[in-house]
Amino acid sequence: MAAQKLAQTAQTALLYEVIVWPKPGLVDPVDSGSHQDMDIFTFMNSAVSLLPYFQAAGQAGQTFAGTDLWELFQQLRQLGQDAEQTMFLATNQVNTHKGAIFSLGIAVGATAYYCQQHDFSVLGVQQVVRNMLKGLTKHDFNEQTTDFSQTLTAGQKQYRQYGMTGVRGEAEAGFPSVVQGSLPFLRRQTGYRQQRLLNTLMFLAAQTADSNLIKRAQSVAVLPWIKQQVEHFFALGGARSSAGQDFLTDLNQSFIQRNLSLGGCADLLILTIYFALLEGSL
Ligand SMILES: CC(C)(COP(=O)(O)OP(=O)(O)OC[C@H]1O[C@@H](n2cnc3c(N)ncnc32)[C@H](O)[C@@H]1O)[C@@H](O)C(=O)NCCC(=O)NCCS
Ligand SMILES: Nc1ncnc2c1ncn2[C@@H]1O[C@H](COP(=O)(O)OP(=O)(O)OP(=O)(O)O)[C@@H](O)[C@H]1O
Repeated sequence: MAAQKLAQTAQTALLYEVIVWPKPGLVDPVDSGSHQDMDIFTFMNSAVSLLPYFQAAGQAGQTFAGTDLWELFQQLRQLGQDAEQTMFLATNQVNTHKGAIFSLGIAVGATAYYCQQHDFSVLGVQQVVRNMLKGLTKHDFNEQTTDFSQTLTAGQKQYRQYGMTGVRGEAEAGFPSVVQGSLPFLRRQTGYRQQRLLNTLMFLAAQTADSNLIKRAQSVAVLPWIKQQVEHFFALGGARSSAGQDFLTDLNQSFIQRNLSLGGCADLLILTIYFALLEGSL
């Protein structure tokens, strides 16, 4: 599949995700959730700035001719680090899409590589991601090579404290929360796209050890709590019911009061949208 088409699909996924409302704690068109330093316009600036990055990630995958896919990942990671700078320039130094740059860049690169020889298939792309990222968590969390005198990121801290592998573990496993989880879930949803995507976000919230949520809650006890909230939401009928909509509006307020957010789940929703658009199920 052409790099241009993959890049446009990735960018569309960023824009679809941010327009979904009401998302607990996250930026949406109505409020900035628990993020005072950004709003929907910041996200639009960020999404617009990232198109050349996704094109470059697609081109890297489309032209990669080596045998060791770890080398392709090294290329993608360098492009991703440059894209982070592009994002910070576009957003006045606010982190809007750091996790999405990483996860979606990998997905675009892997899709383009897979489509050198095959028609698009989500499971085929997942296998490429797994082959490409073998050993990623071991590599990144290596005690010998990590400089612990530097400030640690939330992901690094949580690995040391709880052994949780966060976005790296999810990526290395080929994004199973999406490919075996939220994507099949989204395919089964009915109703407006807003409702289907809100339900999918909440599905992800119950499944994910989101390092952004844990960091802000300062405790892993937030994970069983959010799972209960999700169960309650679906028991009320989910986003297609007015009780479910009211529940989400209240949950957004309680997220804002506690300064909680679901940044990692938002990224996984973006990835779900990307695959759904490519396979034509959204
Ligand atoms: C791996 C990335 C995302 C950086 O991770 P970092 O440790 O800085 O952040 P952290 O782990 O706290 O999370 C980053 C983001 O991932 C997303 N996220 C959180 N949890 C999850 C999850 N379970 N699944 C998917 N995404 C998640 C969120 O958006 C979060 O903000 C990426 O930015 C990167 O590779 N940066 C360069 C780092 C680098 O070069 N390392 C070299 C080491 S040798
Ligand atoms: N609508 C949204 N879509 C995607 N991500 C969102 C949205 N709203 C908020 N975020 C996420 O919130 C995160 C920023 O939250 P926060 O300021 O807590 O993180 P940070 O300290 O900059 O970095 P880290 O995520 O590494 O902890 C970003 O990763 C951003 O992805």
